[in-house]
Amino acid sequence: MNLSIAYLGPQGTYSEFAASTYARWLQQHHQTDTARQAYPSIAQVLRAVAQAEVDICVVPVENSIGGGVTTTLDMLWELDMLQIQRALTLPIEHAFLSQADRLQVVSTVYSHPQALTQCQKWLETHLPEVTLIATNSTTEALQHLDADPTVGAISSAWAAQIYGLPVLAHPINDHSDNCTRFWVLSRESSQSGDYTSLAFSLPTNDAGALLKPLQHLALAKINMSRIESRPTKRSLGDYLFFIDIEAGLDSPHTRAALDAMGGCTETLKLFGSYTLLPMEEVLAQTSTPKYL
Ligand SMILES: O=C(O)C(=O)Cc1ccccc1
Repeated sequence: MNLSIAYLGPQGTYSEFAASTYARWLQQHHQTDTARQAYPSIAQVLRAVAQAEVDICVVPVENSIGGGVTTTLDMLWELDMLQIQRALTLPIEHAFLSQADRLQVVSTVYSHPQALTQCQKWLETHLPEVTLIATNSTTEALQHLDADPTVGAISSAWAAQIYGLPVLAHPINDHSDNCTRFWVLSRESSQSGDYTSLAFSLPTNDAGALLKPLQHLALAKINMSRIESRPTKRSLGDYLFFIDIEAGLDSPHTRAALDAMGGCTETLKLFGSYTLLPMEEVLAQTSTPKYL
């Protein structure tokens, strides 16, 4: 069987590293061959799966410093048909790449907004005057770095190798324990696993409106491991709530709690149940760096 996997490109992104880690795990545990396909934005990666151009995708969803990857959450709600098959967490170390001979000559820095956030203090300390430019991925600007020594980019040491670019500083993330969680998504229904992710909108915006659906989880003694709000984009102050619970959809107990939740939400979307890929084991078996 040959499975096509979409990821955020171009070559050398953290998403590509996550996708290739997952591909290797599939080969080792399920003898499944894979073919990877890069797309220029997270939105296009997710659409490629929804429109059946590819079988699955691997996308970033949350970072320990920068929080939720908003495009992933917004698109998941919008597309309405993608299901989470697995989650994997990667430790991430950022590097500063440039052809400049010293930091003082750099005037512009490119990177993905998540990477700019994760290195905010380092940038304020070492490059306080620079213009920061957000890109679709940490590697989008790398091919242009050769031409201009006044520009730099935040990417991985792995990407520096791929593009043959000098690393001026590494690691530069503000917190050493910097991790990003990725989801493997497909169109296939996923009903079993240790975690379930879902999102809902509320029918009213009044006192206790959020408490009502959450109370059903508390009553069922189901632990919530994440909650995050995103604007509904209908009106200011109107939110969607994305939550992860530590329970699988294949349990009647979980189903009953979610059915009760459905009674006090406007729209409730289930994104599936899944387990975490055992990353210690997976990364130990590879020759690729533990830290990127
Ligand atoms: O741009 C990348 O390399 C990505 O894969 C997105 C991202 C950016 C920063 C941290 C983790 C993932």
